[in-house]
Amino acid sequence: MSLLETNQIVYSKHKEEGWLPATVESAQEVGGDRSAVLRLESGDRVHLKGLSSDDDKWCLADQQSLLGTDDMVKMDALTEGSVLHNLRVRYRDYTIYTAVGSILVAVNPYQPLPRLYDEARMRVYSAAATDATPPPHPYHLMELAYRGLVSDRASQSILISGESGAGKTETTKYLLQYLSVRAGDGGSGGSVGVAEAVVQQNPVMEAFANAKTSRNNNSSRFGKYIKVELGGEGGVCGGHVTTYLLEKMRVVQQLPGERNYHVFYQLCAGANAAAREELGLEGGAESFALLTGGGCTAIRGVDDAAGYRLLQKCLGSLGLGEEARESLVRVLAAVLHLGNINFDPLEIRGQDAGSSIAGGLADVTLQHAARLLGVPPEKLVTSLTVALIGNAADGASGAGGGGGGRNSNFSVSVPLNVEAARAARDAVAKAIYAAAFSWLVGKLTLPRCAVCSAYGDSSSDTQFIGILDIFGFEAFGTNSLEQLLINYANERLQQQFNFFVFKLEEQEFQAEGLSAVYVDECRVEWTDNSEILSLLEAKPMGLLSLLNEEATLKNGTSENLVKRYRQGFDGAPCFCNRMPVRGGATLDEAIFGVRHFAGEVYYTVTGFVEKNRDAVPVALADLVLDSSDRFVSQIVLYCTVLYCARPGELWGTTTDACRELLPHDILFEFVRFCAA
Ligand SMILES: Nc1ncnc2c1ncn2[C@@H]1O[C@H](COP(=O)(O)OP(=O)(O)OP(=O)(O)O)[C@@H](O)[C@H]1O
Repeated sequence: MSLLETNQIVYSKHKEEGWLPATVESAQEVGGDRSAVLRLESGDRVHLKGLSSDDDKWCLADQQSLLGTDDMVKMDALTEGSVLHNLRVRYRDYTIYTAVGSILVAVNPYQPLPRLYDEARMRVYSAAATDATPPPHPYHLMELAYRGLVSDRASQSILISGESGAGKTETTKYLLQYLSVRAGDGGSGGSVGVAEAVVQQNPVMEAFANAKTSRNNNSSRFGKYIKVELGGEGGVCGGHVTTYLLEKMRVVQQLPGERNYHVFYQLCAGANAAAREELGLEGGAESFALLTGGGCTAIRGVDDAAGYRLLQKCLGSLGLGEEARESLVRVLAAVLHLGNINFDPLEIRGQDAGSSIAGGLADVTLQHAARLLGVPPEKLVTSLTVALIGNAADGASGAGGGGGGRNSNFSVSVPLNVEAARAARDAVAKAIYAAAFSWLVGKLTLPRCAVCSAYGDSSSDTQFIGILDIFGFEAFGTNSLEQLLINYANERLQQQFNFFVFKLEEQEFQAEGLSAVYVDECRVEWTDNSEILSLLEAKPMGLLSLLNEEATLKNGTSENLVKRYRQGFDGAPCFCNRMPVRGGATLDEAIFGVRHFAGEVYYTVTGFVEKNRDAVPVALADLVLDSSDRFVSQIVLYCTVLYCARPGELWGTTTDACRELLPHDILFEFVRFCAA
């Protein structure tokens, strides 16, 4: 039998279009050498030579995919060409949602689509008969989750996955919007409902934790897991939002074309004249080093001043009083001024003697930073330019106290050179911002159901619907530790997906004597990513373990780390040790690659160890804890700086935070959702 048959419809690989339908015009086999001529719809011909059965130049075309089917489980030939062409055909009519059984695939339209998310559309899904299959839509997904919860009294989770800019956060909003209406979540006594409150939190969360990246003007730089708790009658009774892994580095560094967090630009554009004067913002966003690193302060079509007004309104309606809001913006302005502090090298009698603040004690930006942080300027100067080393510097600040009061045994003051002083400045700016964000998230906590609060989530009377919206897989021109952790999280999610969609199925098939998973007699191919995960998380010899270990070594460096990677993983199937060649030039020694499930990514190891330590110099941590501004000391005490001031506990924080990303209850509920 010939490999291809004349007049057969197949998909032909295309450089720009991915896959295009084509008719086999002729196919032949001469002396074991197979060739074919395919005719595309445009009339162009593709000549294929030396064909084999696992050829990547063509693939089988499913008949239904040629016209577009709403559920790809119905396809006989579930090939890459069929899947992609099916999505393309539907997208031509702006049909952006397609089902694959209980999975919903969304194609980002990058434009508002009329009547796709209105109340009439909601009614279609809430009124649909149990055995009906209405068009694929996030509302349908939520309806299934809701019905599953009500009928089985079982919690449900929806996992949203996709690369940066794919539309995860937008989809989360539609899911919540539907649940809010469906579960009659109207709140009580004039208060907003839980799902509605989550929607109202969005502008706040987005202002503080979203930013313009090269992929997405409003990219979430954190992960969130939203739990909406429902009582016996299926009505919303509480909720909870957990956030993960805010990208702190962005506060002090942005890639070309990217911005810092929206809130800074909103504040600069939206604060009134009196506030601008009080906060020292008269020069606007352009006057701050932390806001201009990416060379971009405005986003076309985005009104930052309007964003600021909306933010203030949302903060107010979520219960944050005027005083708290003012304190919050003072902290933001303080971070901006901290970022403008510069250092000069200091020499005493021709000898390197550390660094000094450019402009000295009278420097306006130093004065602003000190005033807004509620610390004496001269102490800020000392803490930025001198490090304390010794027992006293290694201990933690007294918990619950306002800092100070250390039981010092001994400490030595070491002057910091310009580079180290900049690092100290950046560390405290990041820590203060992260502390403000964590504090804010804590403040925005939703009303919790009394039963869930009292008994955790194990109560049999109350179930929840969980929505996990995390950062998508990332592969930029330059990738750092943030990308490695984000991609690690996505590998873990992919593993869950593989396990419950394919592996369990495969075990069942094997028990029945079949060697692979088949859908309607069509063999389903899938790639197991456990080797990649083992490369990342194996103990003691995984990429993350070695990173944690290197960070605990006094002389640990990122240069040393990459050497250990190269030696330790040479020849490992998912590790790229070779120098990849791009445009003829070999890449830097500091780069290593990982073959992720979604593709190969090269990481620049520079700064890995420092980022993982994430240490704030003790003197600076103490200083802000001692702030005369109650709000500053409160938020700092609340979380990050206090935590960061304990080197022994700190190491490994970043990776541990990532590991926490998938607490068991999410996985457990995701399993149940997939299995249902
Ligand atoms: N269903 C949709 N309809 C219209 N526009 C959409 C839709 N989904 C996404 N978009 C557009 O795409 C942009 C990016 O979407 P979104 O922020 O949800 O991506 P994401 O996957 O969450 O990205 P990241 O991982 O970077 O946070 C949105 O700002 C919006 O303009």
